[in-house]
Amino acid sequence: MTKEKLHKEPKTKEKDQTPIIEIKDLHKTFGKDNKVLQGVNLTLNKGEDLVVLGRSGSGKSVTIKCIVGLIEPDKGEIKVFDENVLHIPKNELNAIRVRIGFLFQSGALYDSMSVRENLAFTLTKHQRDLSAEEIESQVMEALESVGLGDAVDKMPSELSGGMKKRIGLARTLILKPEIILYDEPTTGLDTITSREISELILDIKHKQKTSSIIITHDMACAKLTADRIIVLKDGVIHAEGTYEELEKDEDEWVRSFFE
Ligand SMILES: Nc1ncnc2c1ncn2[C@@H]1O[C@H](COP(=O)(O)OP(=O)(O)OP(=O)(O)O)[C@@H](O)[C@H]1O
Repeated sequence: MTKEKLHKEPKTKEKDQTPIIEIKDLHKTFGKDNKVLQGVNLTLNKGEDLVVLGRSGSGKSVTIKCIVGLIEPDKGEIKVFDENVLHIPKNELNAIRVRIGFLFQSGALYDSMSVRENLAFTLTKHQRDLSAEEIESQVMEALESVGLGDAVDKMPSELSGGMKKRIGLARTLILKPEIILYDEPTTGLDTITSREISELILDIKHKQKTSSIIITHDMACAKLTADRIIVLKDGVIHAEGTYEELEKDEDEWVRSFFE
């Protein structure tokens, strides 16, 4: 339902309502007048998968980049794990960042490295004192959690698009994040592979107890993964609700995403 018409908290499939990310009144303008975010308010609750919808260029990626400090907002507040991340020293921000996994739209692997080396590289960048056995066991655990244990010796050029996405996800999971930010995880994949990735996102949430923000244009992905959906328009959250609520929203513009 549209924000103006919200009389009560939207229903969610999850019961836990402890906020893990809280964004208040976020503003970001690029250049002189590209006002992308004009007062975004958003809460991600613990254990929740929150889907963000919005037309191209509506500021979905900018919003999640602000969360991890890749873009600095002009105004507003962002709390992650109850810490105000916009005004804390770099070392404290880094300690929070390692608890957040970010699966980029173009989550490219290093072409010259095998799958094992790609994952080990990420792991050892963050945890320097691991033995070779520990590295191997964590690499395998991450690969097995995306169903690709047997791809460990492959080079990226030998992988399909769907496999690359899974390996990218394994690379995110190897750091055992509590929050995962997915930026268009199924883009460029066929319907069946997209569904497999969406199912994997759901599986990760249940098995690893992660909380996630998922930016997507893929409504099948939204339907499968979303506990709650928010829709960005004109720099603010225009509508919020479950998939079932929003697909029959009174606002035609909101409904148009579901057709
Ligand atoms: N680093 C940047 N410098 C300047 N402008 C930027 C930057 N990042 C994003 N923008 C602008 O902000 C606007 C929103 O971009 P954003 O990537 O958040 O859109 P989006 O909603 O994620 O779109 P899409 O669905 O196409 O990925 C666009 O006009 C974009 O050009």
